[in-house]
Amino acid sequence: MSVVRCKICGITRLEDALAAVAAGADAIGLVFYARSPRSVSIEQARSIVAGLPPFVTTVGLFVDMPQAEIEQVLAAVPLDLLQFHGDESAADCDALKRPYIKALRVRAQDDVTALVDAYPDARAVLLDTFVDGVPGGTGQAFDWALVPARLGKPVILAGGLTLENVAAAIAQVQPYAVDVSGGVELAKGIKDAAKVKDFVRAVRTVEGSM
Ligand SMILES: O=C(O)c1ccccc1NCC(=O)[C@H](O)[C@H](O)COP(=O)(O)O
Repeated sequence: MSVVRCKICGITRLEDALAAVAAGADAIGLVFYARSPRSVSIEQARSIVAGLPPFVTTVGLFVDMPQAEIEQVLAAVPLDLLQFHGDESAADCDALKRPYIKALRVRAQDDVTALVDAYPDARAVLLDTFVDGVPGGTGQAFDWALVPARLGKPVILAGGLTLENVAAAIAQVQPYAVDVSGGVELAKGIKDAAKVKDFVRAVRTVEGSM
């Protein structure tokens, strides 16, 4: 079994980003969505990214943000990947000409393969829980049995992951990576360094046992 990567999402403070890196996280997520309690300003994001050591992937999250506004963020903040959480079409995502992840919120009635196939140029898909009116960061898990075994693209599993359930999630879905936000927080946007450390260790432990 290959290494399962780990992204800590919804970072709003440099100290939390550094705690994630120290714990062994591969990536951090910055939410550029004003209605989120985890939203960061361009200035905040710039100072977090500037404080990171090398070899940490920085991911910017957007929800139906106009292209010109995303370009403004990109001009100021060096992001490695974009993550689209809204109703962006493949053409919308491709228009930025940057590597991107498409977040797909899964419902029981969805054909997940068809959802994924609609984004042929996405570097990966992030499968998250569908909650009406909430584009992400719900803290709720979905039925992992809905994820087909082969999707032809790296799968990042998200939605309600915690120290307690992440090993089972990896065993069942065998994702490329896992993504967590609420499960490692003290309060929305404020990460708990001990929970982050334990979560990343749990991901690494399950890899080692398989
Ligand atoms: O975190 C938010 O508030 C948010 C708002 C709008 C779009 C995406 C958002 N977060 C995405 C994530 O943090 C994660 O990628 C994912 O949704 C998992 O979150 P959680 O269930 O809290 O672990």
